[in-house]
Amino acid sequence: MTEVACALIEHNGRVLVAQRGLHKSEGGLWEFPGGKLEPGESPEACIVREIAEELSLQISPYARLAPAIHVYPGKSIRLIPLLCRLHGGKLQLHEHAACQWLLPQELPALAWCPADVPIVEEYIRMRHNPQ
Ligand SMILES: Nc1nc2c([nH]c(=O)n2[C@@H]2O[C@H](COP(=O)(O)OP(=O)(O)OP(=O)(O)O)[C@@H](O)[C@H]2O)c(=O)[nH]1
Repeated sequence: MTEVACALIEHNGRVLVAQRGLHKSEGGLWEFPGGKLEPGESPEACIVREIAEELSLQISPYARLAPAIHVYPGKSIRLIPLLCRLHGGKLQLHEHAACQWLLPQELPALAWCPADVPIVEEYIRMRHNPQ
């Protein structure tokens, strides 16, 4: 099982979503940006590293949502979502085809990577019913 961390980066009530590069696996589908954990790496350390590499943004993760396990043809992933604050940087796309800042209610309209669907649902529930 491949462990993957993904970032829900929030800013001004919106969350950052990114479109996978067209020639990658799940190419053209939307995801929360992130990537695979390196050996011995925590999800928190992984997501800070990946978001700096992929988007030139500085973030700090502060909470985890429920992980989603998904079986793709030929691979299984455990996707670990992390809520993150944005601290700085100038957004640059080093790997993705596109990105956008969306309101929670705008998220369901996207063509998501299948593994992300339960995460999107949990996030929308959480933001509609804040503690
Ligand atoms: N970063 C990220 N990956 C996701 C999400 N949802 C999802 O199914 N994945 C999958 O998790 C894996 C993460 O891989 P990656 O982004 O680090 O690297 P990659 O494209 O080279 O992966 P690959 O070798 O499977 O093609 C991919 O198979 C990707 O499709 C998500 O929201 N964020």
